[in-house]
Amino acid sequence: MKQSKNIYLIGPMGAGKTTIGRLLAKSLGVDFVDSDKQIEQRTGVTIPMIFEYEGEVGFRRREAEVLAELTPMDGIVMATGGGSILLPENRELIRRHGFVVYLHCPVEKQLERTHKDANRPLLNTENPRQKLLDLFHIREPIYRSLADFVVDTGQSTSRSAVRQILRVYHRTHSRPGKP
Ligand SMILES: Nc1ncnc2c1ncn2[C@@H]1O[C@H](COP(=O)(O)OP(=O)(O)O)[C@@H](O)[C@H]1O
Ligand SMILES: O=C(O)C1=C[C@@H](OP(=O)(O)O)[C@@H](O)[C@H](O)C1
Ligand SMILES: [Mg+2]
Repeated sequence: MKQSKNIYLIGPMGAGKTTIGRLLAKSLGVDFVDSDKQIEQRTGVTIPMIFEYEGEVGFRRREAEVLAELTPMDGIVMATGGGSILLPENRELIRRHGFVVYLHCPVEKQLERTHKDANRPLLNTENPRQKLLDLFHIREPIYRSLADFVVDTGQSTSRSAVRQILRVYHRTHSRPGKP
């Protein structure tokens, strides 16, 4: 049985990582960390501004720093950014230190949930649907390969997703940080 200190939520933009992560941490009574929020707090600027000034490469470097720095915290729930799994060092870290939940979500739902939000620079394009499809093809096999558990958030409410995660998590763990 894998004993993990942290819970990592992975999956594409709009799958609900931030929303479900916050609820899940509250249910467990542990700290919640949102990777994007951390980056914004540390830099004092928005995610789109980081993409504009440092490019995606700069953003990925900052994302990797946050993951590496916060992982030693015992027993947190972390909502990662959708592309955090692209760097091998992040994949290694997530696998080694966490119970990993992949929030799966169909592209149409992702679009519905993200279209009003200008805070995702990768979707600031003429054809966000095609962009999400392209990202899905590259990233979906990686999400699956890392996941201890998969939840389809396209069909379920945030609360139902949290219940499903807690059921599986409690079957295999005492609580985050307490092996
Ligand atoms: N079943 C659901 N699960 C998670 N989020 C949902 C759900 N239904 C609607 N949403 C909404 O989708 C939007 C995007 O969610 P967010 O948590 O920011 O996703 P992510 O962090 O994966 O990009 C939020 O406004 C959230 O309230
Ligand atoms: O998929 C991606 O590459 C990204 C997802 C975003 O986070 P969410 O998945 O929380 O939207 C954010 O990290 C950034 O805009 C890049
Ligand atoms: Mg998020």
